[in-house]
Amino acid sequence: MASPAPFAKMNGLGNNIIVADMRGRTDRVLPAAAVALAADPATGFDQIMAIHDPRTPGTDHYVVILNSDGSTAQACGNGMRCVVQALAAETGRNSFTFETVAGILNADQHGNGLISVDMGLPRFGWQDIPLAEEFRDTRMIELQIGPIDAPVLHSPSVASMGNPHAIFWVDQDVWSYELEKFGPMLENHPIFPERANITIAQVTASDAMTIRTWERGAGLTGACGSAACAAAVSAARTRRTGRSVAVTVPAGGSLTVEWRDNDHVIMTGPAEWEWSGTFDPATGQWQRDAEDAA
Ligand SMILES: N[C@H](CCC[C@H](N)C(=O)O)C(=O)O
Repeated sequence: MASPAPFAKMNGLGNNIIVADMRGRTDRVLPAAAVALAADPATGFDQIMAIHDPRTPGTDHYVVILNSDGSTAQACGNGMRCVVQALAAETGRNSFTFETVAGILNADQHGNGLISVDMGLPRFGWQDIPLAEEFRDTRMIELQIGPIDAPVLHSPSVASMGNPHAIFWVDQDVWSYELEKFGPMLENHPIFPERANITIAQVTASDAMTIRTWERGAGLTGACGSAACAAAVSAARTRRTGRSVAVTVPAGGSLTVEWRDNDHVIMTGPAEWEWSGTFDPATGQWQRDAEDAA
């Protein structure tokens, strides 16, 4: 059995996150451990953010992101805020540079406790997302759900925030759509060779929208930061909103997404610590710390 690693159960606006402290170790959180932790109601999570020692000079940490099905994700905005909150509480620092499989990013905790993550540059090319084939528009007119002459969902915007996203624009309340039914079909549609995060979005003002997301590898979640960013940039790009948008997420509350003139997407929101423990990164066997156990 591997030696236990500390973890914190946290959430980013209702996105259930485990922050695992893998610093000073050479092992990884194995997919089997993620699946075991996800299956246990006490530790059920959407993403594990594993903090490793830095790989590149000038960065503070290398962060590996795992979904609840054990797959790896390139980006997780809400999880990054949790990582910042945990490290800020430990070190008193409020500014960090991380490396993920998708690249290097900066994040800051503000005086009011909110955290901003620079999610980098969005990409819209079909190979970047990736899609299985080229598409002509800013939307994928080929993809629809429901009857051909009266589709329930159709013509999504597609974008990469490091990870693949499709955003379906809807006029009605986002809760009136059966995302739990359509989500798995769309996530695994052959047009998405690496699967995709599926979002339905209702624009409610030139600076506001409400979203629900079916996450690749995690299913319905209380919030998805990278989806909020993908939806915000896609809305601005198609002139549905301006470049600064408050995105309301299913768990309630909202993220602020700002698409700056330098093309960087800055996402700002809260992160919350719940409890801490230790776990075996190979098996997922875990124990809650005594100090805060009930
Ligand atoms: N919850 C995350 C997204 C996880 C991404 C993941 N589901 C994938 O791309 O596979 C967020 O806040 O951005």
